[in-house]
Amino acid sequence: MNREGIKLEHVQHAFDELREIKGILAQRGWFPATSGNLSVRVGDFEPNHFQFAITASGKDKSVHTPEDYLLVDEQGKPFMETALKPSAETLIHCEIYRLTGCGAIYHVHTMGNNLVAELFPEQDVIPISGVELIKAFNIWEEDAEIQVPVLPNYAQIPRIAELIEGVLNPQVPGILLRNHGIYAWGKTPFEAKRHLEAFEFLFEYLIRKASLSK
Ligand SMILES: CSCCC(=O)C(=O)COP(=O)(O)O
Ligand SMILES: [Zn+2]
Repeated sequence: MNREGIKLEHVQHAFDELREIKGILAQRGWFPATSGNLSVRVGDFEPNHFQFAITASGKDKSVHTPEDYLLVDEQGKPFMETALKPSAETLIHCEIYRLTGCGAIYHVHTMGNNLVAELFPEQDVIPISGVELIKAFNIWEEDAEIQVPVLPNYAQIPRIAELIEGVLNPQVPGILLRNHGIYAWGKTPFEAKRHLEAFEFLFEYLIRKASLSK
């Protein structure tokens, strides 16, 4: 155990969870060209004090190496002896953990999550209704409509991070970065995966539906 009460075995468990989900999502081609990043929270949570395991920056996420993950603190600073650099997008993870207290955050770039925003060029949300998979977000009303927040893809990650609090929708565990990709989260790694898969399905549905009406 270290001074913060974090057990090494819990860190290793988080690394193992990241390795498993990384392999599954990589097989689907959801990490093209080294894109994407994944994190799992470790230990106790206070909004201004927490740690999480995250993918190292710039790695090919379709291969496993002994140097793929590191532990960082609530500011995104390494919280272990390591030469690895955390994901360039770590501050987005920090802000989502701080605001939601969630347990895992997954970010992928896909054709679907890039194209879907093109259907709504003037809007800062993607509206979705009439699809059974909305229930994956634990929304059970028959005619539910959800609105997925969309943020601009600024080059400076802190500029994106500071916008998150203003757009978070408590019903919707995700944020889309326009022309970039989706961030999805959940209380557990299992829930984060379910949410990510639901977003990807729903975006694909909107794209194919739009092409039907042409
Ligand atoms: C080549 S992808 C550009 C960076 C990005 O959007 C991403 O998701 C991967 O960045 P990381 O630093 O986490 O590898
Ligand atoms: Zn990205």
